[in-house]
Amino acid sequence: MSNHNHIPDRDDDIDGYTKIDRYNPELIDNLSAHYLDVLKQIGENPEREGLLKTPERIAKAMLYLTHGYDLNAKEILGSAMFKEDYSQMVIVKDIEVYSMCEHHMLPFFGKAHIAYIPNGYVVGLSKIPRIVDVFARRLQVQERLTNEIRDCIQETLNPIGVGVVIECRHLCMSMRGVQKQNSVTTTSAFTGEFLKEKTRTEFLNLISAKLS
Ligand SMILES: Nc1nc2c(ncn2[C@@H]2O[C@H](COP(=O)(O)OP(=O)(O)OP(=O)(O)O)[C@@H](O)[C@H]2O)c(=O)[nH]1
Ligand SMILES: [Zn+2]
Repeated sequence: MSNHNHIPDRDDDIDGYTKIDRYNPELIDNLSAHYLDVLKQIGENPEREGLLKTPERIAKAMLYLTHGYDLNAKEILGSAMFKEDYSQMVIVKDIEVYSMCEHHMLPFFGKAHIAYIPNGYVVGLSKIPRIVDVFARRLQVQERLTNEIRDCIQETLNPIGVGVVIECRHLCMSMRGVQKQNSVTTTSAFTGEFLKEKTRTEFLNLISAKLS
């Protein structure tokens, strides 16, 4: 498949970048067998009607939720770089993030705000949310997710600077464990010009500004 604009609407649907191997039937069968066992071990009856297809559904969902392992962020970003004489800050904000913490395999989710200052090249705007997904759709900690996005943009586009801010709620902190329902974790990572206070302040002001 080569339609890069296609958004998968099912777990086993393949977008233009995901390797078809990820959803191969043998892997789905293997994973399903493990999840069948998990259902038994947690005290469920996998034979009851509502659970008959559940092991396979979980297998497909997990493969989807971790499909970032099959994607190459630098390749995606590098596939849409355009020479352009624009030297102000470019910001893509409020990008939805869905990831899973590597400690509990529970979701964390929220928003990413990403900026860069071009150095002769701009990148196709959609590629920025795409690389967020490449790194988010795997087992993560929020700090590493933030740094990986920053490094990918810096190393591929070579801009004058990159700024990344991510704000997320972690289900492992709300539905279990410390059970704090409203805490939000903010992480940030910067390079180049964004290490200077003036640029960083402009970025932070622009991402907190509301569209009227
Ligand atoms: N730094 C960081 N920590 C995370 C992230 N996601 C989850 N954690 C934390 O990982 C830690 C794992 O700590 P442990 O003490 O080994 O695990 P636990 O016994 O389940 O801890 P509690 O969650 O406090 O019940 C917890 O403090 C989680 O809040 C993340 O993205 N970044
Ligand atoms: Zn966790």
